[in-house]
Order: sequence, then structure tokens, then C-alpha cells
Amino acid sequence: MRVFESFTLSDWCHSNQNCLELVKKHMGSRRETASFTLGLVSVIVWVVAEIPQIITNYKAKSTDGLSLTFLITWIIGDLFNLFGCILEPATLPTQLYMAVLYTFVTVALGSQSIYYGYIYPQSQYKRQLKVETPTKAGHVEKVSDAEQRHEFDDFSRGVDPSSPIPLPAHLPSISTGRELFYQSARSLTKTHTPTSGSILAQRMTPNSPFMDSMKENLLGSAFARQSAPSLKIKSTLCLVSTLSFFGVINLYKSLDKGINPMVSNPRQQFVVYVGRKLFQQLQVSGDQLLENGASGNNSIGTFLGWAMTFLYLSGRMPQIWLNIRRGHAEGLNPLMFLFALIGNATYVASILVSSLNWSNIRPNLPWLVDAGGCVLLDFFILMQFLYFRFRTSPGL
Ligand SMILES: NC(=[NH2+])NCCC[C@H](N)C(=O)O
Repeated sequence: MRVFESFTLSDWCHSNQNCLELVKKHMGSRRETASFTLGLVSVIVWVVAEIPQIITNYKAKSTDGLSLTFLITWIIGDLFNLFGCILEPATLPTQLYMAVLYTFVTVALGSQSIYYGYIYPQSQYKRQLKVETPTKAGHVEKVSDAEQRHEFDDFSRGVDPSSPIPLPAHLPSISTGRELFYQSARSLTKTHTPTSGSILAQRMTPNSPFMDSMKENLLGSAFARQSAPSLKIKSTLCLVSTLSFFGVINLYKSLDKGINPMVSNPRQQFVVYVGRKLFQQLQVSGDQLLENGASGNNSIGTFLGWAMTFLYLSGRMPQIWLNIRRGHAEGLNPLMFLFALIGNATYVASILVSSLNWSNIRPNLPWLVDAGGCVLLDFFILMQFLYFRFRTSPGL
């Protein structure tokens, strides 16, 4: 209990005697301290979780290894999580802090994906065009070929190339040809003919199956390939807007009925909920919640919680599938999944340690199912890393 007489907490609550009493009372119990500590560990792990991936993307100047659908579901799931936590009074304060944190970090990761996936290649290509324009066409072709050969050699040596159009570090293992499509300078001009003597032409014998697959991508189904990711995004957005639509309808209904009859102004209501969560939800029993008019079974909070769970869990699938399709996990940082696993595991523990009463578990169920399910899925992804590593280097 002494710890809560520390400067920070006392200072935090000094103007409100009730607040101080509440914090002392709830944090005094060992369970709550353990729960809070686990929650804190989870927050800290999640703070750093996505940084390795951000660094990997930065180094590779590409986000090819990361499924965009996974990222989009993460961002939307984060928003659902955030509003779910705000509206569900029985969730812990650390859950709310984490929801805010997730959203910020993942938006950063998402922006990086958009930058390296769309803006960076185009700007690099434009730069290359500017450099090439003044010279004669034949000369350009030669210079470009020489540069490309040099760059490919750099890649095969594992040296970061100066290529304005970033190339994958693992050309030989590309199976779908999709990456090649994107990296082909020609694809950016929407011309369907590969540059003669280009890297692609140099790397492949004319009748190889790889060449065929590439031709298919560059010539036959260029548009289909190009629109494939946007189709995926569209279906994800469609699903998300449907969920959001029902969410908003539900939200209005709840507000209409008055989630908290004592407060009619929705803005004030929001503040009351956040305040309640920050100061009163450390360990409020189901009975107390009922007494206070917040039953811990807030329908909109629960709805958002389950929608979030669905998004987070289903979001891992495209990533798992992408790894299988590519046959490797290059461009993906295993640390992100390891941290996610630890972050989710400590998150589950923080809720369960707080109380095993059904009255505590029931409102937290979506968060428990989500984090527990993600632990399993992240374990599977980590196994994929191991599998790919041992398969490619059996001597290890
Ligand atoms: N952007 C985030 N890191 N969001 C947190 C997601 C938490 C969720 N349990 C998951 O692992 O998917």
C-alpha cells in the first residue's frame, strides 16, 4: 500500500480524496498489484513490439513481407478496441492505455507500408527517369543494364543496393512473380513489355517456368495482378464498413437509451466513462458495478470487443497465407511476433490474475479470446520462421 503513497499517485489524485482512497484500496491487494504489473509488462512489450518490423521495413525500403490486409485489420481492430475499452466499464485501465498505444504504433507501421509500397517506388522511378532523359535512348538502355547488373550483384552479395527501384533480396525464391511485377520499372509506366536486357531478361532463360510465370504476370494478367491487392483491400474495407455501420447504429441506440441515465450529454458521458475506467476500475466487483449503474455488460462495448476479436484473429490469416505462398518469411521480423506473443500472454494473465470470477471474466471475454487466440496464431507464425529457416539451411 505504501507504494501508492508515492509522490506520483498522491500527486495525481491529491485534489480528490475519494480518488486516492480508491486507488489505495484497489491497488492494495496483491492480486491487483500482480495484475497491474503484468499489464504494465504487456504495455512495455507492446511499446517495442512493432519497432523491429519498422526497422526491417526501413532497411529493406520495402514492406513486401508484411501482409497489407493484416495491417489494415490491425488498424481497424485497434479502433474497435479503443472504443470498446472506452465503452466497456469492466475493462482495466491498462487495456485502455494499450488500445491508444496500439493505434498510434500501427498507424505508423501502416504509413510506412503505404510509403514504401506506393510513394517511394514512384518517386524513385521518377528520379531515375530524370537522370535518364537527357541521354540517347540506346545509351540509356546500356547504362541502365550495367547499373542493373551491378545492383543485382549487390543483391546476391547481400549488399544494400543503390537501386532506385528496390529489388527483393531473394529473387530466386519468388514464386508468384507479383513482386517482380511491382519492381519492374516498366510496370510503373503501365507498359506491358519488359525492358529488353532488363534484370528479368538477364536472370531467366527464355523457356524457364519462372519466365513463364513472369510473362503471365507482366503480360497476360498485368492488370489483374495490379488490381489484386486493391481488391483485397476493398473486401477488407467492405467488411469493416459493415461492422462499423452496425457498430454506429448500436452506438446511437445505446446513447439514445442513455448508457448512464445520470448523464445526458454524450461528451460528458465519454469523460465519465474514461474517468471511471482510470480511477475506479482497478478492481470493482460485479456488485459494485451494478450499484454504480455500469453493469459490466455494456452491449456496445461488448459488440466492439467481439468485432475487434474477429478482426485481430482473422487478420493473422492473410499473413500466414502470404508466408506459405511466398515459401519464406523474408521482410518479416520474427521479433514482432515474439513480442506480440509475450504481450498478449501477459495481457491475458493481467486480466485473469485480477480475478477469476465470472463477473470479471465475462465482460472481458472478447479481449481474453482475442489475446489467447493471437498467442496461438503468433506461435504458429514463429514456427513458420523456424520451418523456413531449417528447410533452406538443413545443415543448421
Ligand atoms: N496494433 C496492435 N499491435 N494492436 C494490438 C493487437 C493486439 C491483438 N491481441 C493482436 O495481437 O493482434
